[in-house]
Amino acid sequence: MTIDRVRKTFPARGGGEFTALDETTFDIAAGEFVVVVGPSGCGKSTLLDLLGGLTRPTAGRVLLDGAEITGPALDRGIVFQQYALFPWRTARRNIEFGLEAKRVPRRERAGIADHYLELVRLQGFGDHYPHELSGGMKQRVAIARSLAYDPGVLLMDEPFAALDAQTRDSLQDELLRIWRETGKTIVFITHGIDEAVYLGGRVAVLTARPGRVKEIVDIDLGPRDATEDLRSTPEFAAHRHRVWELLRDEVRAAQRLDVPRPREEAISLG
Ligand SMILES: Nc1ncnc2c1ncn2[C@@H]1O[C@H](COP(=O)(O)OP(=O)(O)OP(=O)(O)O)[C@@H](O)[C@H]1O
Repeated sequence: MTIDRVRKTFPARGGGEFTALDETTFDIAAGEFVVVVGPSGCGKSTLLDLLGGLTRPTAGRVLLDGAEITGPALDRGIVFQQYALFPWRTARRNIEFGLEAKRVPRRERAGIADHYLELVRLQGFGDHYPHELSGGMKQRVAIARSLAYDPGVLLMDEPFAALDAQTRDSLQDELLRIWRETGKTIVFITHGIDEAVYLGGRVAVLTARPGRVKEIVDIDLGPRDATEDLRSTPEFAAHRHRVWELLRDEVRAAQRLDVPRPREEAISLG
């Protein structure tokens, strides 16, 4: 995927326009796991929406395999923070949803749903409705639903933010396993520095609004099975510190943006 000098503005309240992203340029290789972090409001979700084709850039281009993205399509799956499952469909029927859109025959759909229920370790829960599942299980169904129609790219907008710490840790491991097994390209947004370093092959740090890529940090933690507790290694701490440093300056800049400026008349009245 190529994000080429993308600018995105929105109409501002009270007239004029508001720039969410500006001159954002970024290449993502096929099969890569990229994590995007940045201060609140810097345009992370806007960037993901552009990759998903849910919105169009004001200027610049977003390309997938050399072709410009002009709308949503089944070559990209999206997983949001809130499960966005259909409450009236069972887990299995939620997973089959995209396959119905692709007109996959019923028997084939059932086989694919079985495969993905197993991949996210929910065998035996296919006939449960969303309200009968825990938050972590619902998010697994959402991931399975996105994977089932076999998109090359998985776009994830803070998918684990609403979960408790233990469920989040175990879903992070599940996601890494699924990524290794399926070879998908994953673009993952998070507020968590630990989560970013744990998951990402590269971590892109965005600047305060308007967002652009400040720096891309390569994460090299060696073989994952070399240690039980990767998060406690000095390498992990060093990467976490680097991302934290980059982010700290941008969070400060974002906070300055949020402080209302003194009004001109107040200054002149002195
Ligand atoms: N449809 C819209 N209309 C107007 N402004 C918008 C719209 N969507 C986003 N924005 C503004 O663009 C900026 C970037 O929003 P975005 O949601 O992409 O940020 P973010 O980095 O994902 O934030 P957070 O980390 O808090 O989730 C915000 O200031 C937001 O208010």
